[in-house]
Amino acid sequence: MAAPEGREQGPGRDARAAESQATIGSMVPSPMNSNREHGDTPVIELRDLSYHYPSRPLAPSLDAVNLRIRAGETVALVGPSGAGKSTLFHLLQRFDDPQQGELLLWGQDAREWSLEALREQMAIVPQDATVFSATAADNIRYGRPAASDAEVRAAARAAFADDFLQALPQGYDTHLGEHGVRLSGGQRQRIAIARALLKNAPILLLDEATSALDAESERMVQAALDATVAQRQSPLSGASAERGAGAAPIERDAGAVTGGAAQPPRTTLVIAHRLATVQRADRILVFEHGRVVEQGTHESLLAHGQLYARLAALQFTGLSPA
Ligand SMILES: Nc1ncnc2c1ncn2[C@@H]1O[C@H](COP(=O)(O)OP(=O)(O)OP(=O)(O)O)[C@@H](O)[C@H]1O
Repeated sequence: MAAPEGREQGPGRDARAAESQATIGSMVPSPMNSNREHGDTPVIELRDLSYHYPSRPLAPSLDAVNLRIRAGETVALVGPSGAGKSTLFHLLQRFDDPQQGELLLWGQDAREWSLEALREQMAIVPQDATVFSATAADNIRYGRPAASDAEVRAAARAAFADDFLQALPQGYDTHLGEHGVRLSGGQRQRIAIARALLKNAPILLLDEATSALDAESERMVQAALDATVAQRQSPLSGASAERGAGAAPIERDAGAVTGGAAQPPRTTLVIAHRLATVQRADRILVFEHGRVVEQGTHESLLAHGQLYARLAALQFTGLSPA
């Protein structure tokens, strides 16, 4: 089973109990089949969902949230610190289950999915990416163990990691991690992006780094994230025209990265800190105190003149669009 990278490892007690009763993987609807059968079924749906962490029973981190995210949407999550953005990622990966309401994936309650099948549908790029004690190639291949060397290289190129990996003492065979070469934060994040691109899952969860990266790394990570967000569909699915202007590097390599398999449109959720990301998003959800208090595009939310407009003035000042 793919071990997702997150703040906590493993499901909570409720999630484990649910998993033991869960539908077996083969009975779980595949995203492609579900979309075909139920054209407008949201990929992700929250119905009156409330959640508190076990240690804080009186403080809901998500409070009666209703949300529908369609296949192929790119949705930016913004809001003050502690507003509940990461908690949504926590529940999507089923580290725990909500105490009230429902979380549905392709119309099916998340509790009915096997953990393995559910996590197969998601690729995660966390803020603080993990590098395993393994070769650089195997660190990327972790995203899809059956991937060929050429696919690993293509993913690395798309994530702007190829140059620095080639420059390592043994190139892609260089051992990384605890007993190997240590990478910078920006390099680690590009490895995580390459891993996620290689996995090419229908749902992509990105947490943009807030920590300071050196200028070159920052530029590379931003370019890699932009390419990732822009890669909405595999080239084989015939929607290349929908991809954004920043898609060029990934378009060049996407066929090799995906192994040529046709994929459903990718749905991307990104905890956003950059102006370029929110401008590119189809929809921005503004979180405050565990609720979605505003949603819309960058322009519509600025015009609304409420929390988003205040956050934008503070958070995005000085950052220029890609
Ligand atoms: N592991 C945890 N145990 C207990 N409470 C938590 C835990 N993680 C988050 N919280 C609390 O849940 C609330 C929502 O936090 P969350 O991390 O989802 O916010 P966020 O919007 O992602 O903030 P940030 O932008 O700072 O990451 C906060 O009150 C936070 O203190």
